[in-house]
Amino acid sequence: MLIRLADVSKFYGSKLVFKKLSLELPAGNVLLLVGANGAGKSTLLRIMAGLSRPSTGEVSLDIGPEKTGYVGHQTFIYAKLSAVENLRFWAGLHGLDTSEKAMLEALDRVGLKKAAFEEAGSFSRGMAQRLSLARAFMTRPDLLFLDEPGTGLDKRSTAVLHREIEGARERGAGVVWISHDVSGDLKRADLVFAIAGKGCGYFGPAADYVPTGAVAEEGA
Ligand SMILES: Nc1ncnc2c1ncn2[C@@H]1O[C@H](COP(=O)(O)OP(=O)(O)OP(=O)(O)O)[C@@H](O)[C@H]1O
Repeated sequence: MLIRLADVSKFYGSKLVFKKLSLELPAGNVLLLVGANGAGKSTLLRIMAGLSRPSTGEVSLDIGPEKTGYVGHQTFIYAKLSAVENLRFWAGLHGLDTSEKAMLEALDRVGLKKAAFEEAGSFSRGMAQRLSLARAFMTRPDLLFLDEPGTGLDKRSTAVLHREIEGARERGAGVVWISHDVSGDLKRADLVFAIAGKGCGYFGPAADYVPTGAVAEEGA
């Protein structure tokens, strides 16, 4: 198992988001995290990624936190640095090859080679998102957390994203993924965890998951 959650609950103040969620993710599996708007998907992902604490319950990782990667709504890109400089900074932090060739290869994989030397602050949302993805994938994490990484991506970049997710799975990494296109991405997942009614609505094989189609706001 890469990660294990046991009876994880989360309150914001006195507001309960979800209670007693338990799951396990084996290596080489892509898990789709689903639920209605406001069900707590991003909150759960942040707890799994160690960015937020559960109110009660346990999260255990079987790998070092440095072996995980996270792509969230904020891109954490340095606006004054070029795409190459952004990646080089990240690569340096992780002890990776910082040569220009390596940076250009990473940017080429997400279709950003032409913009390699432009200031990242001038990038469109989709370009910034692709730079974030290049950064997350370049460390080859064993466990990757993705919060709607496809938002703002064009068709070609979406294909790149799907290829990278598949590549991560093939090398035995785990992926926990909140997708904005659940019905389209079910076929790319091995497992589904659904948050429903502030609890677990489903946890099992993606092939057996029946989407509810519910988009109603949870609770409030
Ligand atoms: N930092 C916070 N402080 C207080 N309440 C929060 C905080 N973050 C999220 N919430 C609330 O917790 C609930 C769950 O939010 P979360 O973003 O995790 O849901 P989600 O399923 O990812 O939603 P969406 O599909 O809309 O992105 C929502 O009611 C949200 O308003």
